[in-house]
Amino acid sequence: MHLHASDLAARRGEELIFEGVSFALVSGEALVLTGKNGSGKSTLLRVLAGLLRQETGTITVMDANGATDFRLPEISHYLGHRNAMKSELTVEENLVFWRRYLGNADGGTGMSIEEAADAVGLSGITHLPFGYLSAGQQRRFAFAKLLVSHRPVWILDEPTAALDASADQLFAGLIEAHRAAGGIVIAATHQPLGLSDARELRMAGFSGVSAGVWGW
Ligand SMILES: Nc1ncnc2c1ncn2[C@@H]1O[C@H](COP(=O)(O)OP(=O)(O)OP(=O)(O)O)[C@@H](O)[C@H]1O
Repeated sequence: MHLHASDLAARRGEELIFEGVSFALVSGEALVLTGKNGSGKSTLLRVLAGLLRQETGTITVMDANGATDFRLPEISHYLGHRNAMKSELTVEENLVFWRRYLGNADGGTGMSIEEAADAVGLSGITHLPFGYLSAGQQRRFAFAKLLVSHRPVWILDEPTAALDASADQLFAGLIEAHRAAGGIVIAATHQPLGLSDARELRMAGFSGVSAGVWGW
C-alpha cells in the first residue's frame, strides 16, 4: 500500500487553513500531525477521510498489486473527536451496524464483536446501551469500530484524548499491531501516542507557512 498526498490546501468558510501539504506513506508507517489549536490538523484529517473537499492538491493510493482505482475514504477508518455511536443502541448493535456499513477492504477480515471488545479491554458488556458507559469506555468502544471491519488506513483525530494511562497504552498497542500487519496510521494528537518511528507533520496554520515549515 502506498499513499501519496500532494500539495494539499483546504479552506473552512472564507479562510484558507493550510496549503502546500505533501507527504507519502507506505505500509507500516505512521504519520503524526502536531501543532497548536486551530492549526488545521482536524481539517487535514477530514480532507483525507473524504469529509471535506480540498481546495487544491491530490490524494492517491496504490495497493500491493499496483491498482489505483479506489479512493482513500473507501479503504480508511476515520475516528473523529466524536464517537459516532448511538446512545440508545447497545454496544453490540452499534458495532454490528458499523461492521455492515463499512465492510472489509483490501482482502482483510475484521474481528468478531466479542474479540474487538476484548481487544479494547471491555469484554462482557457489549449488551449494554452505549449511553450507559463512562466516557472512557465509550471511547474504547469507538476504537473497537476500527477492529470489527478491516480497513488498511486509520485516520485518527485525538484518539486518546481524555483517556487514562492504561487506555493510552492499549490504543498504542492496537495501532502498532495494525502497522505490523501492513496498515498505515495518520493521527492528530497533542500528547505523545507512544508509536515507534512515527513521522511528524507539524501544522503551523496558514500564517505560519514558509519553506520547510511542514517538515518535508
Ligand atoms: N466548520 C467550520 N467553519 C469555519 N471555520 C472552521 C470550521 N471548522 C474549523 N474551522 C476553523 O479552521 C481552523 C482549523 O481548525 P481545525 O479544527 O482543523 O484545527 P486543529 O489543529 O485540529 O485544532 P485543535 O487542536 O483545537 O483540535 C480553525 O481556525 C477553525 O476555527
